[in-house]
Amino acid sequence: MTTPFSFSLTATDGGARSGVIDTPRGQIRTPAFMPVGTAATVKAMLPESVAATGADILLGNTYHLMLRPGAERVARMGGLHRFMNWDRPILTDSGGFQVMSLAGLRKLTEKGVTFSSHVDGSKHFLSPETSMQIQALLGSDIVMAFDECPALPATDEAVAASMRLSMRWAQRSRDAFGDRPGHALFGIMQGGVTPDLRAESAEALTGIGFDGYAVGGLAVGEGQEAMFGVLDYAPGLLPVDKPRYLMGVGKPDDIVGAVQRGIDMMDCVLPSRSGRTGQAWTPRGQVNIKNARHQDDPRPLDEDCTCPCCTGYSRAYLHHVFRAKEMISGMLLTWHNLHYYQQLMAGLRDAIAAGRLDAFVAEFHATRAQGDI
Ligand SMILES: CNc1nc2c(CC[C@H]3O[C@@H](OC)[C@@H]4OC(C)(C)O[C@@H]43)c3nc(N)[nH]c(=O)c3cc2[nH]1
Ligand SMILES: [Zn+2]
Repeated sequence: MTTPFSFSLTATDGGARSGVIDTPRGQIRTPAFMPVGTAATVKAMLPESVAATGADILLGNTYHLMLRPGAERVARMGGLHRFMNWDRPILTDSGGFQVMSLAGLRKLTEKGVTFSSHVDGSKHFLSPETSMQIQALLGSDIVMAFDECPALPATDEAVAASMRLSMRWAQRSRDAFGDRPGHALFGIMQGGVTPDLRAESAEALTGIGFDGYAVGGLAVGEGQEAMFGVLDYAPGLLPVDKPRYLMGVGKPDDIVGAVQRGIDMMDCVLPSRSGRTGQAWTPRGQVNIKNARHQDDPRPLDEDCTCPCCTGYSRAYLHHVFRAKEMISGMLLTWHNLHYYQQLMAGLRDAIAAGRLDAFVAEFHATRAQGDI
């Protein structure tokens, strides 16, 4: 008997919640940060290293994997978990967002999107039905509905039309997903930064019924103030007993603000992508390790960090291997950044459980204000 997918809230503190998502492949402690493993790998990390940072779940993607190596091939290899040697939960995005941001030559109709691959120019078609098929072939535990995320700036009419298309696609995603015990289907709220459209989207999704709800259409260049403006009311429009997933977020202070506003799950390429470029995230803010000031600095990135980068290496060494373009540079900084993000999530979870989130957030901002020493 597989564990059914379930979410239980353990504590609330203001608008914030802490909880646990139970899945057949293990528990996800919320608020959760999900490292991004776009092409079946969290870049520069072994799966066991990702697990060692404290990640309970990682992200995969329909768009990238359908193009290369192909969803059927992944299925023949035993599914994405086996293929990438990660036996914990995986959430896959549905592909629509990536088609609009990566693919060339696209044609969008009510039916779906035809596009040419950014890998080899081959022709492909994505729709709610094909996206559900691909995510089933991949075997992900949490499946995202197929949606359209409008590019900004967009007129209210364009945002409304796009949201309504996404709601029709949400119903088709639900119908095509069928009944898959132990697997979850999340709907994605759209509606830009317009309260009436966000409310219409929330009502449509709740009426269809999903195992979790994402707040989509944000972190697309609107800026933190506008994003928080939506998060001040949008999560509250969603069912209180289901996980709320804010897609594509974000910087540490975005994450803290989103958790304060009732978000339970987030994903972002930032810690891994910036790690590869020499940007380290610490409680005191960002450190660009390629800056000459680190050349003779024997101290670790962060004296209080227990990750392999900070317990084994000096800033001088990290500066050197980045300058020398050595592969270990991206490995160490990615590990540190993912470790720091998971430490931040653990701190948020503990603070909510102890009813001292405000104090935690005040300390978070005060430490960053000191800047890097
Ligand atoms: C960065 N800002 C941002 N990302 C968004 C995403 C994609 C999130 C996925 O895209 C990648 O991040 C760019 C990540 O790596 C994979 C594995 C592809 O999954 C993550 C969205 N996805 C869908 N379906 N709908 C949305 O409204 C939406 C909004 C977003 N805003
Ligand atoms: Zn560290």
